[in-house]
Amino acid sequence: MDGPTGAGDGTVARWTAEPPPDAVLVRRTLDEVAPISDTVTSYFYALLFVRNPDLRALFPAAMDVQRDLLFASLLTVAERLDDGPFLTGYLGRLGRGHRKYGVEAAHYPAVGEALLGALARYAGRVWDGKTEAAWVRAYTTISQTMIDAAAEEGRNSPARWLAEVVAHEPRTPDVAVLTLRTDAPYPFLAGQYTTLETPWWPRIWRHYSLASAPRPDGLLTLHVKAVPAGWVSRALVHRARPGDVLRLGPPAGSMTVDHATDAGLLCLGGGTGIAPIRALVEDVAEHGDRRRVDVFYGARGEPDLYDLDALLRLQRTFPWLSVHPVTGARGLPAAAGAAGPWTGRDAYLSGPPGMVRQGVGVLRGAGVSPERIRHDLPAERAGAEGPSAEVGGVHGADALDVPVEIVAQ
Ligand SMILES: NC(=O)C1=CN([C@@H]2O[C@H](COP(=O)(O)OP(=O)(O)OC[C@H]3O[C@@H](n4cnc5c(N)ncnc54)[C@H](O)[C@@H]3O)[C@@H](O)[C@H]2O)C=CC1
Repeated sequence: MDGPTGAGDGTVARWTAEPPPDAVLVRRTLDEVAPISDTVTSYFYALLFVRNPDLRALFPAAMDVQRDLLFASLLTVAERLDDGPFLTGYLGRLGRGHRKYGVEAAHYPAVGEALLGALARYAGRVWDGKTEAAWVRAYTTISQTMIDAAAEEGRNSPARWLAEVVAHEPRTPDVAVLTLRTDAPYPFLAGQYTTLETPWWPRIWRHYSLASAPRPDGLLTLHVKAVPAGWVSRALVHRARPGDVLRLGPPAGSMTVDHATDAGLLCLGGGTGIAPIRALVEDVAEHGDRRRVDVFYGARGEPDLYDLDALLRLQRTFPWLSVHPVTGARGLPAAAGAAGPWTGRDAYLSGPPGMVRQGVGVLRGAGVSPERIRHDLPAERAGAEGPSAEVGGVHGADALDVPVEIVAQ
């Protein structure tokens, strides 16, 4: 088969020709090493650090998650090696994301050499001159795309910001609200998230949503829940105090309000997932819009609805806002669906992955168009068929975001 196919019903045609040889060779190498990916990535890092000891300081002390991310990211890129627009977008985001780690253009050749060294050793059965040449070309494209995107962003934006904790407010035994003051203006849109590193866990970065719209005083707010094995979240909730200084990467995420439409908003926030929803509500208020906004706020029990008072205050101020608290372990999507239909709304979901996954299905059943549903999980974790307006992820591991970005807590 050597041409595009289409269902003849307006669906997008897919090119089913054989992919170019480089993509075939790269995928074949990865198929060969997939069963021993742990061994290959360990060897890769060993080579990298033995040959370039100075690079070790860019990576976290514990490398276990890092190993999985590296291989997952290679697979993702290899799968789409013949999809230029995807690679440009994805790798560009990745290159920009690396700036905060202190990664520089000069580091990329060393990584490429270690990668090829590890593949040559463990993909021996399929490794030959042509395969090596294909990998050199692929890695050159990958690294140059990342380097270019980082350089372009570097012309206008710092790689990272220092953020002093100016208030630390415990809201439940596990949840704290932190207010931060950055050393330079932090340009973000309501609904976006930041990536942060604490002084207690160097080089461990986590994502947190910004819990208020941009404020005239420039302060930022985060909602953090301490989870049992969460080093960073436990430190932020139980240890951080005013005066402590964190580091932030640039804002990211596309779960933002579309001000070009006057469609109403339907928002589902589960647990600390309410943080970006609160920012979206403030954003609508600041634009003076009169769009209907319904917020379904779910938590396990009433004491866990730690931000309800603030939302109810907003509801008293703004007649277009309705806040619907929902308690119980899993009831949030069903409660929102039962209050539908929600035809014509822009929907926003934020919270545990299971809630988002279930919520997407429920909202589609309640009349929300799939392209109007935005959430903070990568498409593969959302598990929804069909498109979602949000790509990339807030609180999921981003397979391509190396050195390390893992589940926020
Ligand atoms: N801190 C932040 O800035 C943000 C956090 N998040 C994510 O939000 C989550 C918050 O966790 P917790 O506060 O412990 O929430 P949680 O586990 O207590 O759940 C909150 C509510 O969501 C619903 N829910 C949970 N799991 C569900 C499921 N499988 N099916 C249907 N409904 C379900 C329930 O109504 C539940 O009461 C974390 O996964 C976090 O990564 C998301 C965005 C921002």
